[in-house]
Amino acid sequence: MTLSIALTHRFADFTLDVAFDAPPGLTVLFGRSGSGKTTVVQAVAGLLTPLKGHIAIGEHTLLDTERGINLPAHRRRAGYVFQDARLFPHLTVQQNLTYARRFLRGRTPSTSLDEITDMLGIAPLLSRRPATLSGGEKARVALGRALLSEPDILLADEPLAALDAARKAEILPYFETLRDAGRIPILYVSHDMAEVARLATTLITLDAGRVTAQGPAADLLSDPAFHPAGPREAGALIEATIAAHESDGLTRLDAGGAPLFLPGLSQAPGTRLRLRIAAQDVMLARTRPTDSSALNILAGVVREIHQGDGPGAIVALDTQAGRVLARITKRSVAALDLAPGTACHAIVKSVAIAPESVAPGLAPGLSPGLMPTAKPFAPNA
Ligand SMILES: Nc1ncnc2c1ncn2[C@@H]1O[C@H](COP(=O)(O)OP(=O)(O)OP(=O)(O)O)[C@@H](O)[C@H]1O
Repeated sequence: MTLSIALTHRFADFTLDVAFDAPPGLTVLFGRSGSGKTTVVQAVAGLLTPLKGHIAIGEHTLLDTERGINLPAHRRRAGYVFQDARLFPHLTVQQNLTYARRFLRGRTPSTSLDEITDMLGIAPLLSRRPATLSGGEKARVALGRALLSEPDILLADEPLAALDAARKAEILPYFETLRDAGRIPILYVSHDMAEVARLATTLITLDAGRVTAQGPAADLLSDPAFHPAGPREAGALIEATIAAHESDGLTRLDAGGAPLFLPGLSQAPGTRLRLRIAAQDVMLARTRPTDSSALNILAGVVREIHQGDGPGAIVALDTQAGRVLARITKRSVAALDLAPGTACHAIVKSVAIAPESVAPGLAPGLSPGLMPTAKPFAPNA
């Protein structure tokens, strides 16, 4: 099912005017502080009534201001996960979780408490109170509570923003599992590009209350002119499969037939991965270097060059492994005489691809299915 949103709203100093679809999978709403992300999510949840708008999940209309339809929040079947977990402090974890069941309102649950607690690894916490939980544990309980209400859509408003990198890495796999189960659309607010690269199937960027870009995340991220968080954050996604773990500790990947070497990963050969290669970690050379320390050299053809306002440029190169972006200087563009159609090589150091840039590959077609148990995905150090 697709979540369709068209909204107009006004605060004293701010106007929101957006229209976009969140198809099955995980849609990230990305934008700087004050761009209107939370306002959109609150309107979907029914916590804010916009001046004008239409919101539907498939054929199920939640809001249609022209027709006078405005379902109250408790009838919208939206699971909501906030940045601060917002658990009831006086209830145990189990009581916090079972509280969510009251939102079923007579519907027969399709997932059991055991399934959800197993999936999120929170069964050992059931008798604890929120004050005794770590931030990551609280986040998992909050996610479990949202899922136990059997929502038609999951709304996550910067659910990891309060967590440190280690706790984030602990929670991300659960969102990946939910995304790949494909049961419900997930609308996920973030202003962190690494999170976008790992999680998003669809990306919507907001600026000053307007949609500035929308589309499949992999397509937008491979566009050299698209870097809403600045050129330092540009980087394309490529799909690869683990081919072998080699005796010197490196893992060899197969990326569209091209070999890629990374510091040892823990997953078995055959595992599909989604890698983000940061544009600033890619060098370009017209001839294939034979005496360079970098292990990853991808032959390709320049597709597009985006000249920035400053001295930098982002070059999009189509390689056998997929689209790669390189952030280089305009001076280097001129020195190498680069133009669309020029053959050249992308050079990427193995160690430049950070563990947090390596994620499990997307499930094919994001087909609906039972929620598999999440296996936290931890590349070796
Ligand atoms: N109740 C309100 N009354 C007046 N202005 C508001 C209200 N709620 C939000 N705003 C304004 O609307 C704009 C968008 O706010 P919103 O919280 O949606 O942004 P955001 O993108 O989620 O930001 P952040 O990333 O900081 O959470 C901001 O300028 C904010 O000050």
